[in-house]
Amino acid sequence: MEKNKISIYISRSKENEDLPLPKYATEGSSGMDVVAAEECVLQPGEWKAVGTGLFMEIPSGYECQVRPRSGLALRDGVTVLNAPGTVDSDYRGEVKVILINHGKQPFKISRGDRIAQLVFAKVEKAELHLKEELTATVRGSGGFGSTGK
Ligand SMILES: O=c1ccn([C@H]2C[C@H](O)[C@@H](COP(=O)(O)OP(=O)(O)OP(=O)(O)O)O2)c(=O)[nH]1
Ligand SMILES: [Mg+2]
Repeated sequence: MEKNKISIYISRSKENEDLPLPKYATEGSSGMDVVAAEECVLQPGEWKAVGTGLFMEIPSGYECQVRPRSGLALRDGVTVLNAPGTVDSDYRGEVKVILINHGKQPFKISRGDRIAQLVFAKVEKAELHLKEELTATVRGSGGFGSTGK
């Protein structure tokens, strides 16, 4: 266990023991690249939840964000449909990556391909309090481009 690092317990089934575990590509990487545990082809416009073969035990107060890899997005138009995907700390099912092909060509995913990155992050919990009148601000209800281009 390293200092300044949270411990995440993971498990995987026997048939996926050959796959590399998610890892940081460089020392300064925010996300661990995660690989596909299955093979598939995404036709243009098609999306699919691609299995990673991984199950996680994330400490309470943390989450895992499933984020796209920019290389796939730029080169192939393939991204994470629900980015950033959320893996809750109490989820014990298989972590999946919902990939969509926005490109013009079919996109082949092979087992072991790095398809997304996992970013572990602290989560703040909030408590809601109903209130009749909210404080006034200069912005008020202006939004969605109200300040110009
Ligand atoms: O990219 C993702 C998003 C979600 N999940 C898993 C873990 C997460 O804890 C669970 C539920 O995800 P989310 O809350 O985003 O989906 P939901 O549609 O609200 O489903 P639920 O009603 O199960 O919470 O699905 C993934 O494996 N990958
Ligand atoms: Mg949910």
